Amino acid sequence: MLTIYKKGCKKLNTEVFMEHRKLYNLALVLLLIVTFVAIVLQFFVLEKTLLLHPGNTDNPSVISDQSMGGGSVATLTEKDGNWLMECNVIITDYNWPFCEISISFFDQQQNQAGQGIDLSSFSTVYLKARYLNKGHDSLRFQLRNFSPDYGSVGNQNTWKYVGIEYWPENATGANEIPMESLQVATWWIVEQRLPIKYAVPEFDNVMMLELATGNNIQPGQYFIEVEYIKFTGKYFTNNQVLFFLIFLWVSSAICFLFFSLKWSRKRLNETEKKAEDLRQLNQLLNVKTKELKDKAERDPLTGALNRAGIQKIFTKELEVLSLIFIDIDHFKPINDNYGHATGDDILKEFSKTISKNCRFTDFLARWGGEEFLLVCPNTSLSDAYDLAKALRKIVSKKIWVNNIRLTASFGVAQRGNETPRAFIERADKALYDAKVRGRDQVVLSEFKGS
Ligand SMILES: Nc1nc2c(ncn2[C@@H]2O[C@H](COP(=O)(O)OP(=O)(O)OP(=O)(O)O)[C@@H](O)[C@H]2O)c(=O)[nH]1
Repeated sequence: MLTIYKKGCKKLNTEVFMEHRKLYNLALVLLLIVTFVAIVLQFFVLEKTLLLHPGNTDNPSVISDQSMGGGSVATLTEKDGNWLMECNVIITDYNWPFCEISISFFDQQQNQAGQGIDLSSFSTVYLKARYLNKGHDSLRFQLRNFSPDYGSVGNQNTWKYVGIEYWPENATGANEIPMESLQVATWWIVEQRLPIKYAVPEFDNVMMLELATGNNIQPGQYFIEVEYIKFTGKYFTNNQVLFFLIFLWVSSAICFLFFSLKWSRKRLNETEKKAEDLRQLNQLLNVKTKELKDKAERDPLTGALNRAGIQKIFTKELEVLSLIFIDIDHFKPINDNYGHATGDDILKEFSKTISKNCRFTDFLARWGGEEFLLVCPNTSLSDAYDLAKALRKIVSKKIWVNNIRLTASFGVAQRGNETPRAFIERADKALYDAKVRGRDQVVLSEFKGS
């Protein structure tokens, strides 16, 4: 079916294109907003904290080198809301004297599960701890991570030591320690005879946190005050946010490409369909134009050319052109005796008979009522004369509808140096002469002009 695209009936391609463009622009703005918000949230809002201090941490324990056969003595009390560890370092045969505060993250009753806490999303630990009575001694901060890959739940020596030894702040400030600066203790790797791949710090299952005296602690009495241990970090790592944003942009780009391709294809199909419709419409118009042209140049009853249709033959520059003017004799009585419809039938049949018996290159026109003009290009006067005689014979011998017998009169002329009008009038005059001479005959008209 032919579809004509009109504004209001169907959206134009340009309108659809503008809509899609608006959609793309909106999507782009949304993406930019999401990206901006994600970055702001990541860097300024979504901070998480794990604070350990006497107010919220139950029963930290205190250990000394006595557990290893040493002689140091450690006690832990709470004072002014802080933990206070008193450590009496005594040198014995054990070479690494120490005291430490230990905070467990696993359930002491159900330790079989080996379930600690995940500190891997924290990036920094703040330690507010100091020696009260000595100026320059170091502290060891270490986390004990457990994994069945390298340890066993029941043996704490197999829990990975990840820590750092540092010089604590003397005054009120806290030490800020990036988690990435914590290292796996080399002695532990060596002692456990583990492959080097386990020398990577891990914080995904921390069973225990320890704050201990430094490695080179000298004999004597020490007071270590711990106000808090604070872990800070993001809910999401920067990499996670980065991956999220990359995923968002890449998937949006893929969607954009996919829909662009789809819409382009759709537009192409629509354009092709439109072109096809226009082509069909054009064809129809051509047929219609031809039809109208035909109608304008043809006699509707007989199908022969009419006066307008035959005119153009005279404008052609033909060297030899002859004309046979034909008029059915006594046609009026046929109408009167047999009716107008029979008269029409005879006119149709007459036209057909003449056409059938002349050359393909000749043109038959109905000049008026029962008058016909046969224009014969490239035909000499004598040939036209012969043709007219032959036609006269055919007409007179033929039995027409209702067994009617007919005769016709013929006026023949060849174009001389004259206007078409004068040429036709000359042939008409010859026809008139044929009528006057008694009808059913052919009369020639010689050109007498210069
Ligand atoms: N049936 C029919 N008759 C037509 C048509 N056009 C003209 N006529 C008739 O043709 C007849 C022509 O008559 P006339 O001009 O007197 O000529 P005629 O009777 O043929 O006599 P001659 O030509 O002198 O031999 C008239 O009766 C017209 O009504 C037509 O389209 N159909």
